[in-house]
Amino acid sequence: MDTTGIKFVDELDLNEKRVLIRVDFNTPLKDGEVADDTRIRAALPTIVHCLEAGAKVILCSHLGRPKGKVNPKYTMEPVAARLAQLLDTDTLLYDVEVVFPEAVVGPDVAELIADLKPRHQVMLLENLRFEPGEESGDDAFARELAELADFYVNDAFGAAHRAHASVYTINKFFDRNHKAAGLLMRAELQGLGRLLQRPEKPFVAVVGGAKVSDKLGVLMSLLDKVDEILIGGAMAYTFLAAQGVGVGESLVERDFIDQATSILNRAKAQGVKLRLPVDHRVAPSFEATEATITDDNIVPGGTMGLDIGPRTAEEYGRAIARASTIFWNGPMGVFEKPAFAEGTFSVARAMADAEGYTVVGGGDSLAAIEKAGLAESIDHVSTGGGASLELLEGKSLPGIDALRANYPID
Ligand SMILES: Nc1ncnc2c1ncn2[C@@H]1O[C@H](COP(=O)(O)OP(=O)(O)OP(=O)(O)O)[C@@H](O)[C@H]1O
Ligand SMILES: O=C(O)[C@H](O)COP(=O)(O)O
Repeated sequence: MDTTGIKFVDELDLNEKRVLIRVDFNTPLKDGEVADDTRIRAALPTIVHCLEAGAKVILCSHLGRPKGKVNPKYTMEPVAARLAQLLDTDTLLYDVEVVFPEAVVGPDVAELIADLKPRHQVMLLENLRFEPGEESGDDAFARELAELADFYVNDAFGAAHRAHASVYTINKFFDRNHKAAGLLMRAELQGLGRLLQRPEKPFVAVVGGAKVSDKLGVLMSLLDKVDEILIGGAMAYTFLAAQGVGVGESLVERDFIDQATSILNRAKAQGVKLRLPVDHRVAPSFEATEATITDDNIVPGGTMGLDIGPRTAEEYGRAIARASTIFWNGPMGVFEKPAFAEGTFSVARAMADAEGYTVVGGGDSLAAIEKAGLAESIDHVSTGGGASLELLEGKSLPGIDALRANYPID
């Protein structure tokens, strides 16, 4: 990934300065608490760096999709609580308080920032998406945010594909010496960059998840880069249907069968091996608690394919073990339910055991890796879902481009 014209946070002199850090704290919540704190932990190096540099740290993020309206369901309060715990347990800092102003911008926020104690306090603003100007990339809202700080740091890799006010427009209000990418952003660009710049061959991509339609772009661009694509999850059934294989009641995106056919044809023409499940775990419905394993790639009528079968898992595991570079996005089945989780966990184990360079991207595959306790064995675990896919598709990301010196922001 080209980082020409981009400064990184460790090149800035932040002592006693106000620094606004855009983070991606869009984390799943359960019963009013953060259910997975991966994204918060991933932002700690930048936060700690800025605190140690003597800055007044102001963090901002979106959470969910509240669509420009205040909605208590999406308050950042539980995130502030989890952040306070993590600053205490996962860093060498002590006594760092998290200040939560219950507002995004405004005079009260500015006043609290004036009193913020460098090194001992961090502020986390309320959900940016409570403001209609955030998603529309509004100039006036971006200016209000910018006025809260002397420096702007973007560490929100997961949101870098959005041209929103806090990610994109805000860059207008800081010159090249007052804006920078954070340390997570740097790790993501390096980690994913290795897949784009001359990856070691064989390069295998494992793609699963719910929708072919969401991943058509990335599948097409992967065809130009990889030697093998292993397909699992619900999207496998659209491909099998395209080949005329019986898929029973499995989820199939009928409108995308033609596109699936052209991916199959292109793979063949380009000499890319595209593997589809050779057996499945099936059940009459999502509610089922037990799976039946099929003899072959046919899903019997009256049942749905809800996970790859053991022979497929073994075949995919062997392909992963042979590869020098492996990228994985999307679960192999309905892994949230124990009866249909084995395919995803076996891919997770194969990734962890692989000798090649391994990268996992996407919320659900990451959750599976975390659940299996294998994250430490993966070379790069990306915090970006859509952002990592768009980067791999070769698209430029507005949140990264806008950090470049003299980049024209409309
Ligand atoms: N065979 C299947 N039938 C129905 N649903 C499935 C099947 N296999 C996987 N899924 C569902 O797909 C969902 C994940 O799909 P998605 O495309 O969102 O994955 P992802 O790219 O890892 O996630 P994210 O978009 O959060 O980054 C999971 O909730 C899983 O239960
Ligand atoms: O979870 C993500 O992929 C990012 O936080 C972006 O969220 P969004 O898809 O709601 O813009």
